[in-house]
Amino acid sequence: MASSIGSVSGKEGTQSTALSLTSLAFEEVCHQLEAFVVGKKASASFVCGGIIPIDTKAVAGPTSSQPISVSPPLSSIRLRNASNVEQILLPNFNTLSQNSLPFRKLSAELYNLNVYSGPSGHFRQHVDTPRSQSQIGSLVVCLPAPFQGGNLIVQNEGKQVVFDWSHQSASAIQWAAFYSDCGHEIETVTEGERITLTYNLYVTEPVGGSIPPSLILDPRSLSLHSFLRELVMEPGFMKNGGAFGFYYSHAYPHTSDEAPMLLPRALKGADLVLYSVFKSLGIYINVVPDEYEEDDSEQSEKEQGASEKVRVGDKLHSYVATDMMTEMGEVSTEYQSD
Ligand SMILES: O=C(O)CCC(=O)C(=O)O
Ligand SMILES: [Fe+2]
Repeated sequence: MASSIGSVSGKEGTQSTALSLTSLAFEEVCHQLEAFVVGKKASASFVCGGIIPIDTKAVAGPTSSQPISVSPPLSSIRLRNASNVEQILLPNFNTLSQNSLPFRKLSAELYNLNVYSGPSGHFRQHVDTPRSQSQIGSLVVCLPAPFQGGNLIVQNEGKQVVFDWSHQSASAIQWAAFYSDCGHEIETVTEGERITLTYNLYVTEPVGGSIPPSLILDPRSLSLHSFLRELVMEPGFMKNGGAFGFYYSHAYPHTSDEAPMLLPRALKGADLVLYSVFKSLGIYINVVPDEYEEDDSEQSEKEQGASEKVRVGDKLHSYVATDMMTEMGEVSTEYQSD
């Protein structure tokens, strides 16, 4: 898990803004900022999925001695869907000259073959264990075999997406990909066999080639960008410098000292939006782990469900200098307009 610190030094703005920030209390600014962040999150995707009809003529009949084959073969399914999954789960943001976020690609590694059989096969709500710091999600590919029930339900921060693959289970390959910190479950398979392959999705840096421009988003097109730009241009805004701190919206498997270096490339959804916007504005941003301390008190156990023990979210908190900030010295990068 992580939090990020964006730090700005004061600079007299040259442009008048409709929003008179000097008259706003800092708290109010935080509220507005929070609304933008939450707004982004509302549209941020945490899951995607699709369907690949199979060529039924290519499936061998019951009398054939040929092994059953599907078209297209599984290896190409992975490739054909990789760019869709990448765009949704791993968008690349152009952070211009401030870019320290390398362009990223997804790679998938086969992890498991699962068979859930009727009348009672199911998998209770769980979160997949990340296998490495670069794992950002899971991909589930449902193979063609008839079954009833067995919905896959993926959840993230109170939202859920249901994949009902039963209707086309005999005639299509269906898939879903989601971030690693999403809870998910498989409802009871009432009939037939539900067969899936699960892949771990990792972030990699492309070797050689570059990402096509169409796959790169410009953070300057986001409303958060113009809001923040006006904010930092306002004369007198944080004249003596200062810092914004955000808890991240997703959980990340990072606790090591290398987290500030490794974390940016694994950022997801709203966290990535925030990071890219700060970056593109030339605001110093530091990503640091927010170490979770377990509270064993009975009171706390009663009040918190197991899934709520981890502090992840969009709440704004007062700024507290951490050891890491102290070690790094005072950080202040002057804001530069473009
Ligand atoms: O089969 C599925 O739909 C998902 C399986 C799963 O969640 C897992 O293997 O962790
Ligand atoms: Fe799972």
